[in-house]
Amino acid sequence: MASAAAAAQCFSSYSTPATWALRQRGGGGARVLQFSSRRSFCVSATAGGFDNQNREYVIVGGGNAAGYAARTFVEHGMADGRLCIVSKEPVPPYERPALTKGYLFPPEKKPARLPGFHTCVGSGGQRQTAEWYKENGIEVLYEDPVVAFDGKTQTLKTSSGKILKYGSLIISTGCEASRLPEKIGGKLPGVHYIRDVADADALVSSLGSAKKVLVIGGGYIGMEVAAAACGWNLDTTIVFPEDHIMPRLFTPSLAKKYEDLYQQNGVKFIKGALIDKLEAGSDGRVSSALLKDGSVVEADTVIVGIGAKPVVGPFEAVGVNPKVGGIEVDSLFRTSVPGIFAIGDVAAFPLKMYNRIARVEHVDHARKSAHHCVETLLTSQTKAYDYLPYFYSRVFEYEGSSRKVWWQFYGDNVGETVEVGNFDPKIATFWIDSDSRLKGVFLESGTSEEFSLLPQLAKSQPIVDKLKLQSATSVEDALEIARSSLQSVASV
Ligand SMILES: Cc1cc2nc3c(=O)[nH]c(=O)nc-3n(C[C@H](O)[C@H](O)[C@H](O)COP(=O)(O)OP(=O)(O)OC[C@H]3O[C@@H](n4cnc5c(N)ncnc54)[C@H](O)[C@@H]3O)c2cc1C
Ligand SMILES: NC(=O)c1ccc[n+]([C@@H]2O[C@H](COP(=O)([O-])OP(=O)(O)OC[C@H]3O[C@@H](n4cnc5c(N)ncnc54)[C@H](O)[C@@H]3O)[C@@H](O)[C@H]2O)c1
Ligand SMILES: O=C1O[C@H]([C@@H](O)CO)C(O)=C1O
Repeated sequence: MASAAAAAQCFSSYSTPATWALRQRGGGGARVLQFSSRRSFCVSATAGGFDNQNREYVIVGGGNAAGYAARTFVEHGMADGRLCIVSKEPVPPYERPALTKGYLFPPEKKPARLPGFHTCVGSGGQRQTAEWYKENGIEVLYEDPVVAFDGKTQTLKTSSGKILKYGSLIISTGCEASRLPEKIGGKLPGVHYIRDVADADALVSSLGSAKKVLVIGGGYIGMEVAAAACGWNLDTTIVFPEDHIMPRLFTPSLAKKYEDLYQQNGVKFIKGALIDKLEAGSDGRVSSALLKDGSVVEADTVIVGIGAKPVVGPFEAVGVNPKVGGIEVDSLFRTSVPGIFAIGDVAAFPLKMYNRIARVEHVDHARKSAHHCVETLLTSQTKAYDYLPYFYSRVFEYEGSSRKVWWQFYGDNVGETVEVGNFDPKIATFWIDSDSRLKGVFLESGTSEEFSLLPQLAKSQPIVDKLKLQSATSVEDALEIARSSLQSVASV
């Protein structure tokens, strides 16, 4: 280890490795080297640590994408003494999805805890603990978020006052939870948001003494946290403005099936409703929610899951996409500023197969964008990122649950739908456009072989016989009909 760390190197900050001028210098001692020109950047480091302001590669944000990016740096032998991760959190990158799944199991049902789910275990990779970063010569600055950025001088300032000069910069600041305004009770004790481990710990602590739980928002967080509350046998209500849950993805009919299942587990729904105010009891803790229609819902614990916003600050000057928010990048994750990249939730990237700019707030993209970006940075790869959207959720997974729920979706949820099955135990939904092309496919409780068919279908978008699909007698039958339509693509 630390061979690179023992040397000083010069390289072009704006170029890809093909044009790098990497120079080893003798002496091995720590020296701060001069910048020879605007375009070249020098770093000096000693074995065991970085000793000056200069960093060759800096990743800002220590979340899901950062963990996978670090792995790719290591795979290329380019991490040791060269890579610095600046993190707001006190722990190394972890698989954020666990926070509303295994993390929220009640204490007697073996909840997931760190270091169990550090990246990259969620995709079957190595568990990268704090030790792993040390062993691989990666500097991680914990609990020291970047607060200022100067693109001209290529410097970052952290909250503790550190000034870091970077050669190449990867922005992976992710999203933050949208909040209810303080003036309507959005900050009362007992009101929770969930984005990081500290948030999840606070929620677990509230669930331990909760009696009535109110979940605000019927999206991913709402569905996952409401199901988790069932595991604690808590009186649980979900309130949201739309007429069905998961409006971003589910059709009304698919949503109804999940709503029925939640109701069988005792969850109550209040649809088409907005919060007017969260009220505090005499102890100052949240005690109820007043809805816009004047009705009142009692609750001692409130979880707000009303969406997330990309964290672009302090990098606004790099270029924010006006439509979808986030830092705009090209198909190689390069921003408009040479040497600066953005990945994960915060990146507004060309979603090639649908010819639109998108931000994807799901972990599969965080992992793949990180890998693709670092490959681009470290090799001569120029292949455009060609992402197939993939979302999933798992709920009611805790031991003793009467029914585990596990669904996956691939593609685009556009066009008309055909739906088959009703938790028997499977459900499948197919999205088909006006040219009879299969655009998106959803499957609940498939086998691994069935799940593996979904990306093939969504990627190749075969022409399907809608009437035949509608006449399918089971989910298995429908999947076979869809599978056979792949031959039409193969034969074109
Ligand atoms: C509770 C929860 C459950 C989820 N479950 C699923 C799921 O089941 N399936 C799925 O596909 N997706 C899921 N997601 C979404 C998935 O976790 C995200 O898409 C993924 O984490 C994005 O990775 P990222 O690195 O872009 O952002 P993040 O993982 O959010 O990491 C960003 C990091 O940057 C840090 N940061 C922000 N600003 C600064 C700064 N100025 N300086 C330094 N650090 C900074 C943040 O503190 C954070 O650590 C879930 C998200 C949440 C919140
Ligand atoms: N399985 C997964 O992929 C998964 C799981 C958890 C979280 N996440 C990610 O975490 C982030 C946050 O998730 P989320 O569930 O908060 O977002 P979401 O966008 O999935 O759902 C937000 C929900 O809140 C509702 N809403 C919006 N404004 C509201 C308001 N003022 N009052 C009441 N309801 C309101 C929306 O209509 C929607 O139903 C997202 O990026 C999401 O992708 C993903
Ligand atoms: O992708 C994921 O990673 C975590 C967990 O599998 C890590 O062990 C989780 O719950 C996911 O859905």
